[in-house]
Amino acid sequence: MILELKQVTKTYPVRRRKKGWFSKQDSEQAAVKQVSLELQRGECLGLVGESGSGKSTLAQCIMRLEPLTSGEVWLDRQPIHSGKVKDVHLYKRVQLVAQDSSSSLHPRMTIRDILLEPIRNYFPERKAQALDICLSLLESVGLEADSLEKYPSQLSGGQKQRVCIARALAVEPEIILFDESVANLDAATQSSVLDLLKKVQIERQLSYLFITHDLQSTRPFCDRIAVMYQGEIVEVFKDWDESLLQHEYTHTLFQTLVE
Ligand SMILES: Nc1ncnc2c1ncn2[C@@H]1O[C@H](COP(=O)(O)OP(=O)(O)OP(=O)(O)O)[C@@H](O)[C@H]1O
Repeated sequence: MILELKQVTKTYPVRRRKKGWFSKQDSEQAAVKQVSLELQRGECLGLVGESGSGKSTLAQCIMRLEPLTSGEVWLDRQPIHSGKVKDVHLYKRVQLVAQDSSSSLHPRMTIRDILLEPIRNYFPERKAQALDICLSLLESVGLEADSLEKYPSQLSGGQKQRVCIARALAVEPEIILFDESVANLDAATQSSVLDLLKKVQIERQLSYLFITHDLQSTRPFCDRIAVMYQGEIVEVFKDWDESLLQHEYTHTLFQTLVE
């Protein structure tokens, strides 16, 4: 196993207004409750749940963008929740592509510079081949070579999202967390990007956590599915046989499948 979540809980304070004044924190809301989950090396694990079920919070906790309230996150038998592993080492091994990742593209950097940055940082010895690597990354996410000289503002939302996927691949991480990363792409592009991600995953033995509200999109792509409901993992399954499933919410999700 490459990534293990042990009893991960994340709560947020809830502040209530009291007669014109904001009171001090008087309660807490658990976005993620006691989640235990394992990601195997080379596996694509789908994490499916309705909006607000805690999927993004879980990804943020893995990336240490949010501190855990309790629980542990282990990467390859090393605890990463405690901060002993430096960010730069964590990000070399685990990358997150979020739905709004494109807002993280620097507006004054060309796509070439955006893709060169991780190559320079993590693989300085590849300086001579860096441009070729950028071109092959662009090709792999279905973008034209002339995108290299463009700025993010000159690309569509879907094209920017593909640049974010290429930037994550440039790091050559072991794990990529995709948080609704392809949700904004049109159906044809979505399917070609997923095909590419599958190919890269198999070639490089990558592990993916594929977060989505859309069970259908996980079917051809994921090896196992974890179902999240109101902050908890309520079911993990591999076989698409509804009769084997236990939780009512999973059955509701199955109603959305198109044969
Ligand atoms: N920074 C925050 N402060 C307070 N509450 C938060 C914060 N971030 C998330 N939450 C709450 O935690 C719960 C889970 O949110 P989260 O974004 O993880 O859900 P999600 O399953 O990813 O939803 P979506 O699919 O809509 O992105 C929600 O009730 C949300 O309002």
